[in-house]
Amino acid sequence: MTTAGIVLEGISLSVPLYVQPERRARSWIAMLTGAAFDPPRRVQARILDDISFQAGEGDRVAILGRNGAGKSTLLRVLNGVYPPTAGAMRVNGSCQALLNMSLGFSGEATVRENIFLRGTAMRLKAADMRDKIESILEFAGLQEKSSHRLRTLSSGQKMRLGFAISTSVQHDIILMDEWVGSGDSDFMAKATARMQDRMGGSKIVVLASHSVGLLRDICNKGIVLEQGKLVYAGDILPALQHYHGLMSMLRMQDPEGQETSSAGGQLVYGCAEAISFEDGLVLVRGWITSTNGEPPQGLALEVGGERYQSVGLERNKRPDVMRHFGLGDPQCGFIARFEMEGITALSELGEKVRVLGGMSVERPSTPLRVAPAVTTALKGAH
Ligand SMILES: Nc1ncnc2c1ncn2[C@@H]1O[C@H](COP(=O)(O)OP(=O)(O)OP(=O)(O)O)[C@@H](O)[C@H]1O
Repeated sequence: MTTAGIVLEGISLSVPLYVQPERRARSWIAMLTGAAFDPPRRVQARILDDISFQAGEGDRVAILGRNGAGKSTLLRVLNGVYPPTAGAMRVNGSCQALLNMSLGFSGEATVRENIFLRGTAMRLKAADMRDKIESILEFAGLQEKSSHRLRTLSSGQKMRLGFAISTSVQHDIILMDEWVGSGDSDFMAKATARMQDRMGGSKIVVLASHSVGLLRDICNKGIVLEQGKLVYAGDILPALQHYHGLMSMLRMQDPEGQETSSAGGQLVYGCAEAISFEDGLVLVRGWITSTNGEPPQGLALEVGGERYQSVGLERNKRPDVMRHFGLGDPQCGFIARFEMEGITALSELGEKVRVLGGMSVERPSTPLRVAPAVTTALKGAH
């Protein structure tokens, strides 16, 4: 039996880029001449620079960094999609990458044929794939569609098929990029259970995500990337602190970027821990903070696609959360009240409830994690 392990020593990756020199034409003729005789210049861009780290059996490694820091690229290097242009890399053990759910699919082939195609891309034997076909179709809920062409499937159905094939086999190492499911709630519940099972059964997990809470819950190690360079590698708590520090430094340098990023929903995180119905209002309790430690002001509840802004946001001290995440915001706890016309009991909310947070009151857009207690309360209410 192989001992799973990952060793990266001074890995760099340079890629050719074609950059179009800026055109400053004063007339249409000059612009056309420029387009014809001013071709793009080829330059080398170093998108990963001298990365070293190790992971052994039992390690769950978080890759942290802002947009464009190089997280997905590093996962692709680990998966062998991009051979590094410098440095040495050893990956021992079978590797499953959940990076691109539609990898190896052909729109013209049938669903059944695509299962074989994807299996080949995953280096699985045809005989092994044949045994798995029925269970894959069943997991994806596509038995009826097995002989339909893939291009006739909806994007959600394709995602389900890709997920069902990718996770049909247990591997030693799982490489995962930000996994945002787009299936319906029944499929998401099944998919989450399978992911937990696969992650539990694999020897090493490497996970890139902006969801700090998720990384804190799953990972024991963390690496922080900035502009393709490794700025920290070690235990998860110091790695998260490093990431918070880096983000707040970057935001101080670029206060305008702060608004854009928070509007983009990357910098707010937290958890909705409990939900109840009291005195005609829906109450959500939990905690919320931002990567620079400033208290987010916006909270909303999304029920069946409708958004409700909070009508009262009370803050409270959460030393337990501060200790757990190494946060500097003592008032990160909250109780948010929502007035929802026509709702007289929790049972009328349904199960598709999201809690959204944001820096400004007007546009909360980042989904908070929803604790199992909330899901159970909503389910139990039916
Ligand atoms: N094949 C490529 N050719 C040129 N540049 C690339 C290529 N792949 C990635 N890049 C660049 O490398 C940088 C890192 O990209 P990457 O997708 O790894 O970032 P990331 O940290 O995963 O970002 P995000 O959080 O937004 O997903 C970006 O600036 C991107 O434009």
